[in-house]
Amino acid sequence: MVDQTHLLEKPPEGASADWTIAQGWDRYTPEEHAVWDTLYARQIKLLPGRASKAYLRGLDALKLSEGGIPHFDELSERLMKLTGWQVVAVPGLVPDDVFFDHMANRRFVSGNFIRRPDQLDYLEEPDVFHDVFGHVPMLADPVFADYLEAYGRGGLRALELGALKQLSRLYWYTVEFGLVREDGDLRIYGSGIVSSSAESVFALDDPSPNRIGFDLRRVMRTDYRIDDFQQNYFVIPSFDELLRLTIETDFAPLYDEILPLPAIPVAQIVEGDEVIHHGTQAYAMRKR
Ligand SMILES: C[C@H](O)[C@H](O)[C@H]1CNc2nc(N)[nH]c(=O)c2N1
Ligand SMILES: N[C@@H](Cc1ccccc1)C(=O)O
Ligand SMILES: [Fe+2]
Repeated sequence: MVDQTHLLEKPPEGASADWTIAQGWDRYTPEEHAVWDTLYARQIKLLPGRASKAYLRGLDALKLSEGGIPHFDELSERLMKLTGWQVVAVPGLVPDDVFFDHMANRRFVSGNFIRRPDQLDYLEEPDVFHDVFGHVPMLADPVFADYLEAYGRGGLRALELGALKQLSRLYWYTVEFGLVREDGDLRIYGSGIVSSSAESVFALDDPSPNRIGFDLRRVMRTDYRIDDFQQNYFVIPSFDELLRLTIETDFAPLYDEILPLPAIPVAQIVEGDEVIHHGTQAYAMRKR
């Protein structure tokens, strides 16, 4: 879960031209593996009944439950068989074009470092727990796998069209913080939610945030916050529908239409919204 904050301009010492580095699995300490295990144990208790079936299936198929930080080569081998995706290590945030290019080629970039034991609940840069536990299970789903590849190509195009911000909002409100309707109930699938114990509960159960039916144009106009729980979640009807909608729509005219329009402030309900839950915003407005 990221924004354009800590970006470097060229690959750091020791990284390849495409910004990838060795995972360095042998260098993880027992304490670092234990951080993974702690986070894993916490989430695995919360996710049944909250996470989407596609996510839970992926988690199972990839055998992330074996204990310790996963070895990217083993993970990639399983993933490759399922959907043709791989996981490659990067030193942290990489430039947008690099990020999109890897994605368009079915390579998911992941941080190789893990948060410290005093950062279990929150950190700003995507670590291996966020990237692998949060993102990779969805990549085992054939439909979502296609969506992310298409998103990578769309990202390269958005850069040319000057619409990075608009397309990034789509990523934020689907890949990072998306909800999906399943058998009539809401489920989480966004990586920022499924990798966070507090937000896994908040996103579904708390009266504070808005929960709004997904609308492409609306989402691409909506600001988001990167420093705390979301004030809006957007609900897709299904992954098939998300893929269909994004792949069949030519975004160029859409960008032309929305680029001149003002952004919709975080938490604002607008005309045309399918309001599933009108949030109280009590959490966002609390005194601190
Ligand atoms: C979607 C948007 O381009 C975003 O800021 C990118 C930039 N670089 C990144 N780099 C890494 N490693 N991980 C990410 O999620 C992103 N996100
Ligand atoms: N259809 C989009 C590309 C895209 C597909 C899927 C997700 C995001 C973007 C475009 O024309 O740019
Ligand atoms: Fe992420």
